[in-house]
Amino acid sequence: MQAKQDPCSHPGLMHPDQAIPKLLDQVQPTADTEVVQLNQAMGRILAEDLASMLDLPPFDNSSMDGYAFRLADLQQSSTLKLAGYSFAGHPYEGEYQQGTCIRIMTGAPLPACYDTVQMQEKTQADGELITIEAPDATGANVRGRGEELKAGDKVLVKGIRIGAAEMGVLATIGQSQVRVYRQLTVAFFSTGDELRPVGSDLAPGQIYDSNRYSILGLLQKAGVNWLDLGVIADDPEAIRAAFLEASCNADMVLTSGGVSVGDADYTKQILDEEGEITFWKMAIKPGKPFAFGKLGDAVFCGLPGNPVSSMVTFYKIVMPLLQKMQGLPPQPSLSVKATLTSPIRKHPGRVEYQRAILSRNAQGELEVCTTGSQGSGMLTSMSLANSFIVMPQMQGDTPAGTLVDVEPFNEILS
Ligand SMILES: Nc1nc2c(c(=O)[nH]1)N[C@H]1C(S)=C(S)[C@@H](COP(=O)(O)OP(=O)(O)OC[C@H]3O[C@@H](n4cnc5c(N)ncnc54)[C@H](O)[C@@H]3O)O[C@H]1N2
Ligand code: MOO
Repeated sequence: MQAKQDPCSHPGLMHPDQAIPKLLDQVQPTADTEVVQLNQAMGRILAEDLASMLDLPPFDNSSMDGYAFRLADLQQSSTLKLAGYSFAGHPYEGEYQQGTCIRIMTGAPLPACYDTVQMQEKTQADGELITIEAPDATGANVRGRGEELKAGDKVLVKGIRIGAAEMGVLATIGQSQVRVYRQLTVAFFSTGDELRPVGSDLAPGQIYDSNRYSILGLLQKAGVNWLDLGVIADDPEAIRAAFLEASCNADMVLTSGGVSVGDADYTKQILDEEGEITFWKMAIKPGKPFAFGKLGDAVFCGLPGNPVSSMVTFYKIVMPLLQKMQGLPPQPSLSVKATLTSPIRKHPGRVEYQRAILSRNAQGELEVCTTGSQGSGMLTSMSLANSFIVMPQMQGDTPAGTLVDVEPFNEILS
Protein backbone atom coordinates (compact mmCIF):
# COMPACT_ATOMS: atom_id res chain seq x y z
CA MET A 1 0.00 0.00 0.00
CA GLN A 2 1.29 3.51 -0.88
CA ALA A 3 2.00 5.82 2.08
CA LYS A 4 -0.53 8.64 2.52
CA GLN A 5 0.81 11.96 1.17
CA ASP A 6 1.39 15.01 3.37
CA PRO A 7 -1.87 17.00 3.07
CA CYS A 8 0.06 20.28 3.23
CA SER A 9 2.32 19.35 0.35
CA HIS A 10 1.55 19.63 -3.34
CA PRO A 11 3.41 18.86 -6.55
CA GLY A 12 5.96 21.46 -7.60
CA LEU A 13 7.06 22.57 -4.14
CA MET A 14 10.81 23.01 -4.35
CA HIS A 15 13.16 20.94 -2.18
CA PRO A 16 15.04 23.19 0.30
CA ASP A 17 18.39 21.98 -1.11
CA GLN A 18 17.36 23.47 -4.46
CA ALA A 19 15.45 26.48 -3.18
CA ILE A 20 17.91 27.87 -0.62
CA PRO A 21 20.83 28.25 -3.10
CA LYS A 22 18.45 30.09 -5.46
CA LEU A 23 17.54 32.53 -2.68
CA LEU A 24 21.19 32.96 -1.76
CA ASP A 25 21.89 33.98 -5.39
CA GLN A 26 19.49 36.88 -4.89
CA VAL A 27 21.41 38.57 -2.06
CA GLN A 28 24.83 40.20 -2.12
CA PRO A 29 27.43 40.77 0.62
CA THR A 30 27.55 44.35 1.85
CA ALA A 31 30.48 46.30 0.44
CA ASP A 32 30.45 48.84 3.28
CA THR A 33 33.15 48.62 5.90
CA GLU A 34 34.16 50.63 8.95
CA VAL A 35 37.07 50.71 11.37
CA VAL A 36 36.24 49.88 15.00
CA GLN A 37 38.30 49.85 18.18
CA LEU A 38 39.33 46.36 19.19
CA ASN A 39 37.07 46.40 22.27
CA GLN A 40 34.09 46.92 19.93
CA ALA A 41 35.05 44.16 17.50
CA MET A 42 33.51 41.09 19.17
CA GLY A 43 31.05 39.35 16.83
CA ARG A 44 31.85 41.60 13.85
CA ILE A 45 32.95 40.25 10.48
CA LEU A 46 36.54 40.98 9.48
CA ALA A 47 36.72 42.93 6.20
CA GLU A 48 40.45 42.50 5.46
CA ASP A 49 43.14 39.85 5.56
CA LEU A 50 45.48 40.56 8.44
CA ALA A 51 49.18 39.76 8.65
CA SER A 52 51.20 39.79 11.84
CA MET A 53 53.21 42.96 12.36
CA LEU A 54 55.70 41.07 14.53
CA ASP A 55 57.31 37.73 15.09
CA LEU A 56 55.44 35.62 17.63
CA PRO A 57 56.76 35.22 20.17
CA PRO A 58 58.67 38.47 19.57
CA PHE A 59 61.77 37.18 21.44
CA ASP A 60 63.15 33.85 22.72
CA ASN A 61 61.68 33.29 26.17
CA SER A 62 61.30 30.69 28.87
CA SER A 63 58.24 28.44 29.16
CA MET A 64 59.12 27.56 32.80
CA ASP A 65 60.19 29.18 36.04
CA GLY A 66 63.76 27.86 36.47
CA TYR A 67 67.29 28.52 35.27
CA ALA A 68 68.72 29.43 31.86
CA PHE A 69 72.21 28.23 30.86
CA ARG A 70 74.24 26.93 27.95
CA LEU A 71 73.70 23.19 27.70
CA ALA A 72 77.37 22.69 26.75
CA ASP A 73 78.39 24.17 30.14
CA LEU A 74 76.59 21.34 31.96
CA GLN A 75 78.97 18.85 30.30
CA GLN A 76 81.82 20.34 32.36
CA SER A 77 79.89 20.43 35.64
CA SER A 78 76.29 19.95 36.71
CA THR A 79 76.69 22.89 39.11
CA LEU A 80 76.63 26.40 37.67
CA LYS A 81 77.06 29.80 39.30
CA LEU A 82 74.09 32.15 39.44
CA ALA A 83 74.99 35.28 37.42
CA GLY A 84 71.73 37.23 37.37
CA TYR A 85 67.97 37.35 36.88
CA SER A 86 65.57 37.59 33.94
CA PHE A 87 61.99 38.44 34.88
CA ALA A 88 59.04 38.89 32.52
CA GLY A 89 59.30 42.55 31.49
CA HIS A 90 62.79 42.90 33.04
CA PRO A 91 65.39 41.12 30.90
CA TYR A 92 68.89 40.20 32.11
CA GLU A 93 71.22 42.74 30.62
CA GLY A 94 74.61 41.30 31.52
CA GLU A 95 77.02 39.37 29.27
CA TYR A 96 77.25 35.60 29.06
CA GLN A 97 79.96 34.09 31.23
CA GLN A 98 80.98 30.45 30.91
CA GLY A 99 79.77 28.14 33.70
CA THR A 100 76.96 30.43 34.83
CA CYS A 101 73.22 30.29 34.86
CA ILE A 102 70.46 32.90 35.09
CA ARG A 103 67.37 32.68 37.29
CA ILE A 104 64.53 32.99 34.78
CA MET A 105 60.72 33.18 35.01
CA THR A 106 58.03 32.01 32.61
CA GLY A 107 57.74 34.50 29.73
CA ALA A 108 61.03 36.25 30.57
CA PRO A 109 63.50 36.83 27.70
CA LEU A 110 66.20 34.19 27.31
CA PRO A 111 69.46 36.12 27.69
CA ALA A 112 71.69 36.22 24.58
CA CYS A 113 74.09 33.22 24.30
CA TYR A 114 72.13 31.14 26.84
CA ASP A 115 70.31 28.41 24.96
CA THR A 116 68.38 26.15 27.35
CA VAL A 117 66.13 26.30 30.43
CA GLN A 118 65.57 23.75 33.16
CA MET A 119 62.47 23.92 35.36
CA GLN A 120 63.05 24.81 38.98
CA GLU A 121 61.85 21.40 40.25
CA LYS A 122 64.81 19.73 38.48
CA THR A 123 67.42 21.97 40.10
CA GLN A 124 68.88 22.46 43.57
CA ALA A 125 70.09 25.80 44.89
CA ASP A 126 72.82 26.15 47.48
CA GLY A 127 73.27 29.90 47.80
CA GLU A 128 74.57 31.00 44.40
CA LEU A 129 75.49 27.48 43.31
CA ILE A 130 72.79 25.79 41.27
CA THR A 131 72.90 22.06 40.50
CA ILE A 132 70.92 21.30 37.38
CA GLU A 133 69.60 18.03 35.94
CA ALA A 134 70.56 18.22 32.26
CA PRO A 135 67.56 18.31 29.92
CA ASP A 136 67.53 16.12 26.81
CA ALA A 137 68.27 18.76 24.22
CA THR A 138 69.50 22.26 23.58
CA GLY A 139 66.55 24.65 23.51
CA ALA A 140 64.52 22.71 26.10
CA ASN A 141 61.83 24.89 27.73
CA VAL A 142 62.56 27.75 25.34
CA ARG A 143 59.83 29.30 23.18
CA GLY A 144 61.75 30.49 20.14
CA ARG A 145 61.23 33.88 18.51
CA GLY A 146 58.81 33.52 15.59
CA GLU A 147 58.03 29.84 16.30
CA GLU A 148 54.28 30.56 16.12
CA LEU A 149 54.30 33.26 13.41
CA LYS A 150 56.82 35.32 11.45
CA ALA A 151 56.23 39.04 10.81
CA GLY A 152 54.26 39.25 7.56
CA ASP A 153 52.56 35.84 7.96
CA LYS A 154 48.80 35.92 7.33
CA VAL A 155 46.98 35.43 10.65
CA LEU A 156 43.28 36.12 10.08
CA VAL A 157 41.36 36.04 6.81
CA LYS A 158 38.65 38.36 5.55
CA GLY A 159 35.15 37.05 6.22
CA ILE A 160 35.65 35.42 9.63
CA ARG A 161 33.45 36.35 12.56
CA ILE A 162 35.60 37.79 15.32
CA GLY A 163 35.20 35.63 18.42
CA ALA A 164 36.98 35.62 21.76
CA ALA A 165 40.07 33.86 20.36
CA GLU A 166 40.32 36.31 17.44
CA MET A 167 40.04 39.26 19.86
CA GLY A 168 43.09 37.87 21.64
CA VAL A 169 44.96 37.13 18.39
CA LEU A 170 44.32 40.71 17.18
CA ALA A 171 45.74 42.10 20.41
CA THR A 172 48.72 39.72 20.25
CA ILE A 173 49.71 41.07 16.83
CA GLY A 174 49.32 44.66 18.01
CA GLN A 175 46.09 45.56 16.21
CA SER A 176 44.29 48.22 18.29
CA GLN A 177 41.67 48.81 15.58
CA VAL A 178 40.22 46.57 12.93
CA ARG A 179 38.29 46.98 9.66
CA VAL A 180 34.96 45.15 9.73
CA TYR A 181 31.86 45.01 7.56
CA ARG A 182 29.03 47.38 8.40
CA GLN A 183 26.56 45.84 10.83
CA LEU A 184 23.30 45.04 9.05
CA THR A 185 19.91 46.20 10.31
CA VAL A 186 16.91 43.89 10.26
CA ALA A 187 13.46 45.40 10.76
CA PHE A 188 11.03 42.98 12.34
CA PHE A 189 7.30 43.00 12.91
CA SER A 190 4.78 40.32 13.74
CA THR A 191 1.27 40.34 12.38
CA GLY A 192 -1.92 38.99 13.94
CA ASP A 193 -4.88 40.49 15.79
CA GLU A 194 -4.62 37.68 18.36
CA LEU A 195 -1.15 38.74 19.51
CA ARG A 196 -0.60 40.59 22.78
CA PRO A 197 2.67 41.79 24.27
CA VAL A 198 3.98 39.79 27.25
CA GLY A 199 3.09 41.56 30.47
CA SER A 200 -0.46 42.37 29.37
CA ASP A 201 -3.66 40.43 30.13
CA LEU A 202 -5.10 38.02 27.61
CA ALA A 203 -8.72 38.32 26.46
CA PRO A 204 -10.43 35.22 25.01
CA GLY A 205 -8.81 34.18 21.74
CA GLN A 206 -5.58 36.08 22.40
CA ILE A 207 -2.05 34.70 22.83
CA TYR A 208 1.31 36.23 23.67
CA ASP A 209 3.57 37.36 20.84
CA SER A 210 6.30 34.77 21.39
CA ASN A 211 7.86 34.95 17.93
CA ARG A 212 9.07 38.46 18.68
CA TYR A 213 11.33 36.99 21.39
CA SER A 214 12.52 33.82 19.67
CA ILE A 215 13.34 35.84 16.55
CA LEU A 216 15.00 38.58 18.63
CA GLY A 217 17.18 35.85 20.17
CA LEU A 218 18.13 34.56 16.73
CA LEU A 219 18.87 38.06 15.40
CA GLN A 220 21.09 38.73 18.39
CA LYS A 221 22.98 35.51 17.66
CA ALA A 222 23.24 36.60 14.02
CA GLY A 223 25.03 39.78 15.16
CA VAL A 224 22.72 42.29 13.44
CA ASN A 225 20.93 45.42 14.66
CA TRP A 226 17.25 44.92 15.40
CA LEU A 227 14.66 47.50 14.44
CA ASP A 228 11.51 46.54 16.34
CA LEU A 229 8.30 47.63 14.63
CA GLY A 230 6.05 45.85 17.12
CA VAL A 231 2.85 43.94 16.39
CA ILE A 232 0.97 45.11 13.33
CA ALA A 233 -2.77 44.42 13.19
CA ASP A 234 -4.27 42.28 10.43
CA ASP A 235 -5.08 45.46 8.51
CA PRO A 236 -3.73 45.93 4.98
CA GLU A 237 -3.00 49.67 5.44
CA ALA A 238 -1.19 49.17 8.75
CA ILE A 239 0.93 46.41 7.17
CA ARG A 240 1.64 48.62 4.14
CA ALA A 241 2.81 51.50 6.38
CA ALA A 242 5.01 49.14 8.39
CA PHE A 243 6.59 47.78 5.21
CA LEU A 244 7.40 51.24 3.91
CA GLU A 245 8.96 52.34 7.20
CA ALA A 246 10.92 49.10 7.47
CA SER A 247 12.28 49.15 3.93
CA CYS A 248 13.64 52.71 4.33
CA ASN A 249 15.57 51.83 7.47
CA ALA A 250 16.77 48.26 7.10
CA ASP A 251 18.78 45.87 4.94
CA MET A 252 16.24 43.14 5.57
CA VAL A 253 12.55 43.33 6.41
CA LEU A 254 11.55 40.27 8.39
CA THR A 255 7.97 39.48 9.34
CA SER A 256 6.21 36.70 11.17
CA GLY A 257 2.76 35.46 10.19
CA GLY A 258 0.29 36.17 7.44
CA VAL A 259 2.05 34.29 4.65
CA SER A 260 -0.41 31.42 4.31
CA VAL A 261 -3.75 31.47 2.54
CA GLY A 262 -6.12 32.62 5.32
CA ASP A 263 -8.58 35.49 4.88
CA ALA A 264 -6.45 37.75 7.09
CA ASP A 265 -3.07 36.72 5.66
CA TYR A 266 -2.13 40.11 4.19
CA THR A 267 1.65 40.08 4.47
CA LYS A 268 2.27 38.38 1.15
CA GLN A 269 -0.52 40.28 -0.61
CA ILE A 270 0.79 43.75 0.41
CA LEU A 271 4.35 42.80 -0.39
CA ASP A 272 3.20 41.73 -3.84
CA GLU A 273 1.79 45.24 -4.32
CA GLU A 274 4.60 47.31 -2.75
CA GLY A 275 7.56 45.18 -3.73
CA GLU A 276 8.15 41.85 -5.37
CA ILE A 277 7.69 38.30 -4.10
CA THR A 278 10.21 36.17 -5.95
CA PHE A 279 9.68 32.96 -4.01
CA TRP A 280 6.84 31.45 -1.97
CA LYS A 281 6.50 28.01 -0.42
CA MET A 282 8.99 25.19 -0.32
CA ALA A 283 8.84 21.49 0.51
CA ILE A 284 9.90 21.96 4.13
CA LYS A 285 8.13 21.05 7.35
CA PRO A 286 7.64 23.07 9.38
CA GLY A 287 7.71 26.30 7.42
CA LYS A 288 6.19 25.60 4.00
CA PRO A 289 4.72 29.10 3.34
CA PHE A 290 8.05 30.92 3.81
CA ALA A 291 8.07 33.94 1.45
CA PHE A 292 11.01 35.82 -0.05
CA GLY A 293 11.27 38.96 -2.13
CA LYS A 294 12.45 42.55 -2.47
CA LEU A 295 11.05 45.74 -1.02
CA GLY A 296 12.90 48.80 -2.31
CA ASP A 297 16.58 48.11 -1.61
CA ALA A 298 15.75 45.75 1.25
CA VAL A 299 15.47 41.98 1.15
CA PHE A 300 12.14 40.64 2.39
CA CYS A 301 11.72 37.39 4.33
CA GLY A 302 8.26 36.37 5.49
CA LEU A 303 8.38 33.76 8.24
CA PRO A 304 5.31 31.61 8.80
CA GLY A 305 3.51 32.53 12.02
CA ASN A 306 3.59 29.11 13.67
CA PRO A 307 6.29 29.48 16.35
CA VAL A 308 8.37 26.43 15.37
CA SER A 309 7.97 27.19 11.66
CA SER A 310 9.32 30.71 12.18
CA MET A 311 12.39 29.44 14.06
CA VAL A 312 13.14 26.60 11.64
CA THR A 313 12.83 28.81 8.55
CA PHE A 314 14.97 31.48 10.20
CA TYR A 315 17.65 28.92 11.01
CA LYS A 316 17.64 27.11 7.68
CA ILE A 317 16.95 30.03 5.30
CA VAL A 318 17.25 33.51 6.87
CA MET A 319 20.45 32.75 8.75
CA PRO A 320 22.44 31.75 5.62
CA LEU A 321 21.03 34.82 3.81
CA LEU A 322 22.15 37.12 6.63
CA GLN A 323 25.53 35.42 6.79
CA LYS A 324 26.11 36.05 3.09
CA MET A 325 24.83 39.66 3.34
CA GLN A 326 27.19 40.25 6.30
CA GLY A 327 30.23 39.11 4.32
CA LEU A 328 30.59 35.60 5.79
CA PRO A 329 31.44 32.66 3.51
CA PRO A 330 28.94 29.73 3.40
CA GLN A 331 28.85 27.95 6.77
CA PRO A 332 28.31 24.23 6.11
CA SER A 333 25.98 22.51 8.57
CA LEU A 334 27.28 19.49 10.41
CA SER A 335 25.40 16.22 9.88
CA VAL A 336 25.86 12.90 11.66
CA LYS A 337 24.20 9.49 11.41
CA ALA A 338 22.43 8.19 14.52
CA THR A 339 20.10 5.31 15.32
CA LEU A 340 16.45 6.15 16.00
CA THR A 341 15.31 4.88 19.37
CA SER A 342 11.61 5.54 18.76
CA PRO A 343 9.55 5.37 15.56
CA ILE A 344 8.84 8.50 13.52
CA ARG A 345 5.49 9.25 11.94
CA LYS A 346 5.78 11.11 8.64
CA HIS A 347 3.86 11.55 5.41
CA PRO A 348 5.89 11.70 2.20
CA GLY A 349 5.90 15.16 0.61
CA ARG A 350 8.18 17.54 2.52
CA VAL A 351 11.65 17.42 4.07
CA GLU A 352 11.00 17.39 7.80
CA TYR A 353 13.07 18.93 10.54
CA GLN A 354 11.97 16.92 13.56
CA ARG A 355 13.15 18.32 16.86
CA ALA A 356 15.30 15.74 18.58
CA ILE A 357 17.66 14.77 21.37
CA LEU A 358 20.97 13.32 20.22
CA SER A 359 23.02 11.38 22.76
CA ARG A 360 25.51 8.54 23.14
CA ASN A 361 24.41 5.20 24.58
CA ALA A 362 26.43 3.10 27.05
CA GLN A 363 28.37 1.61 24.12
CA GLY A 364 29.31 5.10 22.93
CA GLU A 365 27.09 4.93 19.82
CA LEU A 366 25.01 7.90 18.66
CA GLU A 367 21.29 7.57 19.31
CA VAL A 368 18.46 9.97 18.64
CA CYS A 369 14.81 10.34 19.57
CA THR A 370 12.29 13.08 18.88
CA THR A 371 11.21 15.46 21.63
CA GLY A 372 7.67 14.08 21.31
CA SER A 373 4.74 15.80 19.59
CA GLN A 374 5.96 17.76 16.60
CA GLY A 375 3.14 20.27 16.06
CA SER A 376 4.52 23.45 14.48
CA GLY A 377 2.90 25.50 17.23
CA MET A 378 4.72 23.59 20.02
CA LEU A 379 7.72 25.69 20.83
CA THR A 380 8.77 23.46 23.73
CA SER A 381 9.70 20.88 21.06
CA MET A 382 12.51 23.33 20.16
CA SER A 383 13.60 24.17 23.67
CA LEU A 384 13.88 20.48 24.62
CA ALA A 385 15.91 19.66 21.52
CA ASN A 386 19.62 19.76 20.78
CA SER A 387 19.36 18.73 17.13
CA PHE A 388 17.12 18.14 14.12
CA ILE A 389 16.43 14.74 12.63
CA VAL A 390 16.32 15.54 8.90
CA MET A 391 13.78 13.25 7.24
CA PRO A 392 14.02 13.01 3.43
CA GLN A 393 11.17 14.45 1.36
CA MET A 394 9.61 11.19 0.18
CA GLN A 395 10.22 9.22 3.39
CA GLY A 396 7.16 7.87 5.19
CA ASP A 397 6.77 6.38 8.67
CA THR A 398 10.14 5.17 9.93
CA PRO A 399 10.69 2.44 12.56
CA ALA A 400 13.00 2.55 15.58
CA GLY A 401 16.41 1.11 14.75
CA THR A 402 16.73 3.06 11.46
CA LEU A 403 19.91 5.06 10.86
CA VAL A 404 18.86 8.69 10.25
CA ASP A 405 20.58 12.00 9.44
CA VAL A 406 20.88 14.36 12.39
CA GLU A 407 22.00 17.99 12.41
CA PRO A 408 23.20 19.00 15.89
CA PHE A 409 22.24 22.60 16.73
CA ASN A 410 25.07 25.02 16.19
CA GLU A 411 25.80 28.11 18.30
CA ILE A 412 22.87 29.95 16.67
CA LEU A 413 20.26 27.71 18.29
CA SER A 414 22.02 26.79 21.49
N1 LIG B 1 -5.68 26.12 4.26
C1 LIG B 1 -4.42 26.15 4.62
N2 LIG B 1 -4.11 26.58 5.84
C2 LIG B 1 -2.82 26.60 6.22
C3 LIG B 1 -1.82 26.15 5.34
C4 LIG B 1 -2.17 25.73 4.05
O1 LIG B 1 -1.36 25.34 3.21
N3 LIG B 1 -3.51 25.77 3.73
N4 LIG B 1 -0.53 26.15 5.78
C5 LIG B 1 -0.33 25.97 7.19
C6 LIG B 1 1.05 26.13 7.52
S1 LIG B 1 2.04 24.86 6.99
C7 LIG B 1 1.52 27.15 8.26
S2 LIG B 1 3.19 27.15 8.71
C8 LIG B 1 0.68 28.24 8.71
C9 LIG B 1 1.36 29.60 8.50
O2 LIG B 1 0.45 30.59 8.44
P1 LIG B 1 0.76 32.14 8.53
O3 LIG B 1 2.15 32.44 8.25
O4 LIG B 1 -0.26 32.81 7.69
O5 LIG B 1 0.60 32.45 10.05
P2 LIG B 1 -0.69 32.90 10.88
O6 LIG B 1 -1.89 32.34 10.24
O7 LIG B 1 -0.59 34.34 11.09
O8 LIG B 1 -0.38 32.14 12.23
C10 LIG B 1 -0.23 30.76 12.33
C11 LIG B 1 -0.26 30.34 13.80
O9 LIG B 1 0.82 30.91 14.47
C12 LIG B 1 0.38 31.74 15.56
N5 LIG B 1 1.23 32.92 15.61
C13 LIG B 1 1.35 33.83 14.63
N6 LIG B 1 2.20 34.79 14.99
C14 LIG B 1 2.63 34.50 16.22
C15 LIG B 1 3.51 35.13 17.13
N7 LIG B 1 4.15 36.27 16.81
N8 LIG B 1 3.73 34.55 18.32
C16 LIG B 1 3.11 33.39 18.65
N9 LIG B 1 2.25 32.74 17.82
C17 LIG B 1 2.02 33.29 16.63
C18 LIG B 1 -1.03 32.11 15.19
O10 LIG B 1 -1.80 32.46 16.30
C19 LIG B 1 -1.50 30.82 14.52
O11 LIG B 1 -1.86 29.87 15.46
O12 LIG B 1 -0.56 28.21 8.07
C20 LIG B 1 -1.17 26.91 8.05
N10 LIG B 1 -2.50 27.03 7.50
O1 MOO C 1 4.78 24.47 7.21
MO1 MOO C 1 3.71 24.54 8.63
O2 MOO C 1 4.99 25.14 9.47
O3 MOO C 1 3.79 22.77 8.71
O4 MOO C 1 2.70 24.45 10.10
